Amino acid sequence: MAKSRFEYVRQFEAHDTILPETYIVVRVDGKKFHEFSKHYHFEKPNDARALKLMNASAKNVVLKYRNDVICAFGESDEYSFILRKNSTLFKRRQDKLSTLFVSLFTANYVALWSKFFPDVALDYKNLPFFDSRCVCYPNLTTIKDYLCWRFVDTHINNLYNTVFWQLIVKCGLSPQESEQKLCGTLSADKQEILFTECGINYNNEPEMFKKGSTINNKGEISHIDVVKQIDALFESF
Ligand SMILES: Nc1nc2c(ncn2[C@@H]2O[C@H](COP(=O)(O)OP(=O)(O)OP(=O)(O)O)[C@@H](O)[C@H]2O)c(=O)[nH]1
Ligand SMILES: [Mg+2]
Repeated sequence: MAKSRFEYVRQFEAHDTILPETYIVVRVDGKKFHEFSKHYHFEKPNDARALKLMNASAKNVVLKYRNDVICAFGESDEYSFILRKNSTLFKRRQDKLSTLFVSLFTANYVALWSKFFPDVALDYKNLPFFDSRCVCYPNLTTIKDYLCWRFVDTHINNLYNTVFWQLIVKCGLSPQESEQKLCGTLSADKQEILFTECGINYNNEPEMFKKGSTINNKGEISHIDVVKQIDALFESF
């Protein structure tokens, strides 16, 4: 860059560097996907096309940075990318990590849209965009707990959403009635309501809906029980 008398303003640029030897999570999350999913008529509560599009976009991000990524986990409109603790990607600069991951993810989401929604055109007034953050976890216990947290969250949300929508679709309840019926119920109660009142065995629901999606650093997508497999996921990290 040419020298000029204005160059001193570069001193005002601050860069946050993430602590060395800590696991980094870059989590991207769809902006206002409540509205976005309505606009494009996503199926409720889960749209397999939309989830597969998220997975395909995340897979390309993982493959691009495969030497630094341990694995990625996604559900709904979010994806978490977990980086090795000794990663020096972008000199561990928080702004670079966060912005490059989210823009690569978004670019893939837009580029791959037509593959998963061949009959639905993206319109420029309703484009998908995502926020992103970096969080650092100081040791193996906390990074494992992070991943388990996202997995358990997937299960809790999916069970609730599945019963909530089936009570509306199959039993003709209003959204308010469905919400009231589920108020204060435990996981087992919800599964029972789903079985006896809607004729659906939760165990037979698609694995991707129940367990979210995990991508290893070879880009392989699976729908595993993250809590049960947590040690295996981090075995060589
Ligand atoms: N119908 C349908 N909606 C989905 C699906 N996946 C995600 N969504 C919607 O996306 C929302 C994601 O939740 P949030 O990220 O908390 O909400 P948001 O509207 O994106 O809001 P911000 O993230 O705060 O911008 C869900 O509440 C759903 O409304 C899907 O497969 N089908
Ligand atoms: Mg969102």
